[in-house]
Amino acid sequence: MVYNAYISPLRVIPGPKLCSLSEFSIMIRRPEGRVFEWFYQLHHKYGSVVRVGPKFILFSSKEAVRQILVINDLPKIDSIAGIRADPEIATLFSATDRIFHKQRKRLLSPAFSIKYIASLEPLMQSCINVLVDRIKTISSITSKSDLALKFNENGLPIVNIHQLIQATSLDIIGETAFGESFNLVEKGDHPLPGKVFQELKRRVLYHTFPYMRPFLKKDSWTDEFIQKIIKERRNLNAQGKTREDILQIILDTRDEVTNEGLNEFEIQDQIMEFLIAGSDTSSFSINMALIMLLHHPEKLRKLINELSSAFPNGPQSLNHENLKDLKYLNAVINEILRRFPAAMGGILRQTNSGMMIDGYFVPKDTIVSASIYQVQHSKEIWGVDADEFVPERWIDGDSVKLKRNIFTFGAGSRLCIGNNFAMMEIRLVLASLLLNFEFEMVEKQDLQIVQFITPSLRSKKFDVGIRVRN
Ligand code: HEM
Repeated sequence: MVYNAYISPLRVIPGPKLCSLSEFSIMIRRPEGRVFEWFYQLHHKYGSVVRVGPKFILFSSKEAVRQILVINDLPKIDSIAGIRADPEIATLFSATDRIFHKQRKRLLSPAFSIKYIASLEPLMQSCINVLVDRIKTISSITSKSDLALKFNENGLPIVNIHQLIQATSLDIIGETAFGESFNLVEKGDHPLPGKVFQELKRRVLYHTFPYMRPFLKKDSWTDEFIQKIIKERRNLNAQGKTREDILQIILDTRDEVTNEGLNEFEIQDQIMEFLIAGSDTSSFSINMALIMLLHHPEKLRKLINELSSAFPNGPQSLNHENLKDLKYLNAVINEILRRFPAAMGGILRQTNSGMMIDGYFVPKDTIVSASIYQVQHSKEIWGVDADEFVPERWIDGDSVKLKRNIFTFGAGSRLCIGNNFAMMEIRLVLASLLLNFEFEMVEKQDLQIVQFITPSLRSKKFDVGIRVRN
């Protein structure tokens, strides 16, 4: 403690005094899911470099963020091993070893190439069609005798669109990665999301509080669920049949050099990782887009005009090939990704040698956080309206240049492998919803964001009045 507070080279970095002694201040804020908000306040108070733990520093200048993520391409923090299914066995997301990570990424990349992702469009569309049908069924109910439904002052049924979008993202990952939709939108009661959340929580507690380990028994439900899907696919393959999806690519993939594939445990673990990394992140972006558009009706109108002109034959003719180059749609999505990055609290790395970052000497094995939210809201970079929702900046400005200051999908060798997948999903879901339905805001809702690994609304709710668009 004395070393950390008075001798360590980090002692000269500004920050609350208590933070130089322990990470207690972070730990007590974790259960609320609002650590990121405290980090923002600290940057505001202490500037672009802040010490938040004895060996934990936040950096928010764009140069430091680029240095951490791209130029030095620093490794992930050692303690990430604690959230693996087996701390000894790494996955793509949790790998700390550079060579292992490179090999695994090379192995999985074919499942995420632009060409391959494009072939998943019919599978994504089938899940989105279920969503549209479900909302149409709800919106056709006009009788107030349906006690399960509430209606707004214009008589429109109110739906929790947040929950439906989250369910759709999970169904999409199920359909594309696992080979079968979980039918959450239709049924709403599949045990998988709850079991996955429970397992994640178990891993975090197991890692953070070693004395609780005897009480933190693993529930084998998710393992058995995924094993069953793999077994069924292998049986199908044995009959000479195959299915075009990510699971098939993961089963078939072979390392170019060693010709080895993944073993059963690795396949299972990797599929689980895609489920976690790929569902709440995309659905959060779609939800935030809807929330922002409903708060800015003139921008919503602009987007609907663009979509209606691009698809004069209505929503049935929607396709990604024609969607992907729509200027205003992309501007809206870019602006959402800028304003609401999934890694709200920053992207963590660990120094692998002593180095200078933003004018400070940072010793080996220090946790350094790239505060991407601050870069993406910097008034110097984005202007006085940095905190506003202004899709137009992506049309009026040089969007290629602006994108250099966006780190929502990470950067460097750890860039999100699912970014093309996510972009296609966000475009398709958003465009389908807007072309099929009209939404009316319900006033006075709790729209506070929380982050427990992935971000979401604290209330898990965004209620809207809904009507089919004519
Ligand atoms: C809007 C949606 C998404 C956002 C904002 C997002 C964000 C990110 C970020 C910031 C990272 C880097 C984390 C780090 O460097 O520590 C990352 C990595 C990753 N993401 Fe995504 N993600 C999204 C969607 C997806 C989807 C759809 C999938 C898979 C289907 C996915 C799978 C992964 C994986 C496997 C990694 C680890 C890559 C590596 O370490 O090489 N993500 N994501």
